[in-house]
Amino acid sequence: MPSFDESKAYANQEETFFDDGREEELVKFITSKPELRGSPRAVLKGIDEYARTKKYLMNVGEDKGRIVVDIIRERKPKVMVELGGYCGYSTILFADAVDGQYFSLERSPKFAKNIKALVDFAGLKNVEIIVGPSNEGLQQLYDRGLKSIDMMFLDHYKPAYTTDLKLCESLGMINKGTILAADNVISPGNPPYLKYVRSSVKEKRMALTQETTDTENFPGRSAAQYGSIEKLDKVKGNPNIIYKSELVESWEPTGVKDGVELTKCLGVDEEA
Ligand SMILES: C[S@@+](CC[C@H](N)C(=O)[O-])C[C@H]1O[C@@H](n2cnc3c(N)ncnc32)[C@H](O)[C@@H]1O
Repeated sequence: MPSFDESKAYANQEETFFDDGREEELVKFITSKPELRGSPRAVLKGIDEYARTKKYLMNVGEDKGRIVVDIIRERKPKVMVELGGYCGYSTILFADAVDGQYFSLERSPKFAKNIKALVDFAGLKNVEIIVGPSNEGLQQLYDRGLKSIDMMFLDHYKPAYTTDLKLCESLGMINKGTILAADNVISPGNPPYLKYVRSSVKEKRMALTQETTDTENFPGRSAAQYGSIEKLDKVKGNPNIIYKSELVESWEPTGVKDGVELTKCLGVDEEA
């Protein structure tokens, strides 16, 4: 793994690190610079500048972002879904690389408004923002006709990574060739998700016979990060889906070690 370039480091995270007005301040900071209009790359540079020189932002950042962009360039998804859009950093970075439709699912209406402002300012036309909890957004996309997802970026409520993936599996949206990219699997970490995508079909069938809760044993404050512990649907998923999964180590934009878990669906075990 290349070493972290300290000159690019975001400001420290601190105790309160989002939803204190900084997101709206960011939108003003960017949209007051007419020279950035119409350029996704320039808008991203502007967001990075804000997070370095003013206040920390919980963006995927340049280093982990590059890992996902490289996969987009290689796999060329026609439909990509993101869970957790925040201010639109990952939305702008990835939608600009996707030659197709990009759906950004964001629970907070306030944050969704900011995503829209920055996506529009960057001039991107292939983005649709879906406001509400991710499980409802995924169901809505399915009901509207999206039966298969080519690529999905998971970067929202940490315990919901597993339940949302299982929901997509149950709806048949995960198919041979689907790629999942999950952020923050080292910092703060997501042991249940890693266990799930790294399990064999046999292990997943076995696990279905045991009772587990996806909000248990989460590192740090991550299960309560967005105010309260969310009630998650109990979805069985499809244990017969075969995954190949690997961790790509990298850095948070603050320089803290993190990684992206890249998972590819190889197909379904028809022996079930
Ligand atoms: C870490 S931030 C996403 C950062 C963004 N992907 C980026 O790199 O620019 C997580 C976002 O997920 C949203 N979120 C949390 N729980 C959610 C849920 N259940 N459904 C949809 N969005 C959720 C939060 O409001 C927050 O904006």
